[in-house]
Amino acid sequence: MRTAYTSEQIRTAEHALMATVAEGELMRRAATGLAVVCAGLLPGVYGSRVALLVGSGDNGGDALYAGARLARRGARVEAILAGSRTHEGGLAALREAGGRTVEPPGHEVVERADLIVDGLVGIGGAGELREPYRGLALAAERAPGLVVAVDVPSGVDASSGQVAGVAVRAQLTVTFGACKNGLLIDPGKSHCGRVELVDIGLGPYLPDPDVASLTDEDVADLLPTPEAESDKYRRGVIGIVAGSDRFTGAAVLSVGGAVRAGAGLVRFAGAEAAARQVRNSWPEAITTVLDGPSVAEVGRVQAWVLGPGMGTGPEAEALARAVLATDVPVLVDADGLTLLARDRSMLRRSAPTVLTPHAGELSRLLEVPSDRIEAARLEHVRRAVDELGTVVLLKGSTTLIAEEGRPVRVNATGTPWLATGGTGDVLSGIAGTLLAAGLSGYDAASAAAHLHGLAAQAASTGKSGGHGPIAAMDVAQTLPQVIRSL
Ligand SMILES: NC(=O)C1=CN([C@@H]2O[C@H](COP(=O)(O)OP(=O)(O)OC[C@H]3O[C@@H](n4cnc5c(N)ncnc54)[C@H](O)[C@@H]3O)[C@@H](O)[C@H]2O)[C@@H](O)CC1
Ligand SMILES: [K+]
Repeated sequence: MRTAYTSEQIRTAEHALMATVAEGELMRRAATGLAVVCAGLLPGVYGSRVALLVGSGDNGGDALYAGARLARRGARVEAILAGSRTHEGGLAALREAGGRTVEPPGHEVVERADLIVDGLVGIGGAGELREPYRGLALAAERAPGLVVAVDVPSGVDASSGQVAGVAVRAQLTVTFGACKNGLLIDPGKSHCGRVELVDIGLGPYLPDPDVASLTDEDVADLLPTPEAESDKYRRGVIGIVAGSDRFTGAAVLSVGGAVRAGAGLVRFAGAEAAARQVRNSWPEAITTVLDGPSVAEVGRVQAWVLGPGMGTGPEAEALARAVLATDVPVLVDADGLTLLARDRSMLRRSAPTVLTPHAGELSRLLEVPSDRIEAARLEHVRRAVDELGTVVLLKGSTTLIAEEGRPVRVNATGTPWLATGGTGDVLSGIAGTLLAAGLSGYDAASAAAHLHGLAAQAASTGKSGGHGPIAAMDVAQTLPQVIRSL
């Protein structure tokens, strides 16, 4: 499990650790780690040009001490002192090592640097970057040199990943003590480049994480493996209500996700045209053509998937009510979410419910514009859990999975090639399968997102390591291979 924390949590842990070590020791550890990483990025330290963007706080102090180390190894280090004040110890160390200081704006220094070290703000940053920081962040983005962010790219909110205005775009972020939420969640994540963690001894002082991310090993541990005495019922029977006479593809893809994720049995229920397509594509599934708003004739299932392509008319609504009235876990996706947005009282039920919206669907459920959700994903996935009382998986550039009282899980797998029609339907089938197998909604949703992303990565990667387009069905078809190699 990878873990991440808010700025507040990091500060509290740092205070506790600081009380046990000599003054300045933590900054020494941080700056040493930073200097080692920076040196490793340069073809040679001696003679290389390094620009330090130095803010008024300790983030600037880290940059100055690291710059002093590089200067002692022969780098030509120039520090742009952008803050109203400057870390005194760091400044003295840099000067003593032969580094030069420059008054802002200093853009020409940024322009000619091989390496730009962003020490404007770290976990103490709040709100939009002010001048001259903002201009320096933009100059760094235009400049040809490599950009290394100290602790957090300046302008990225460390606790949430939100970016108000401009933020530094780094190729590498060197973070201290523990990972911050903002390095894992977009838009912040997309500003970080690669993230390297420098250990400063914070581990024993860290609380329960605010955010966590499953690894392959975690997911392998969560996945059920059939035993000798398992039959299809024990492995999990999933019911899928999806598709319509007009839309049949979503049904085929959702069933495909379930079949290929290892469901013991898939029972599909829907309109005639959708059932026919499902039978043609997946003879493994048992199909029932529904002629009314009841799922009683479908047979026992251990979990339902409700929604992909089912439509939003009165018949679909009645069917959604029938599925949600059952006493087994239900995963609601796509059209099912649109129906729920019209009448949230359908969520009052005894068994667990998992919702899998993208920002647009969540926007209808919460009545918040979807661009605000995209900009503040962590805040809104939590709000959704609060207001709706379910497990919520918010899809998007970073998929988040939230449940009351647990760390928000950030999905760490996937590829931009996954942003294509029908992949969400496949995800619903995978997550529903894991729900039917007995995983909690939180675990089922997070493990499904992980597998879905891995399958997409594998499907889009060629033998020579290049990447290319995928179709949703490729994701489903690649699942067994991905599960085998976990
Ligand atoms: N506390 C510790 O024990 C350690 C802290 N370390 C470093 O210290 C950093 C935190 O230092 P600080 O608490 O001094 O805070 P920061 O250096 O992150 O930033 C605070 C300063 O930035 C200014 N500022 C905040 N938002 C701004 C904005 N939007 N535009 C312009 N200026 C803005 C504030 O007025 C304040 O002067 C960490 O990120 C890390 O780099 C490391 O040295 C490791 C040890
Ligand atoms: K920074």
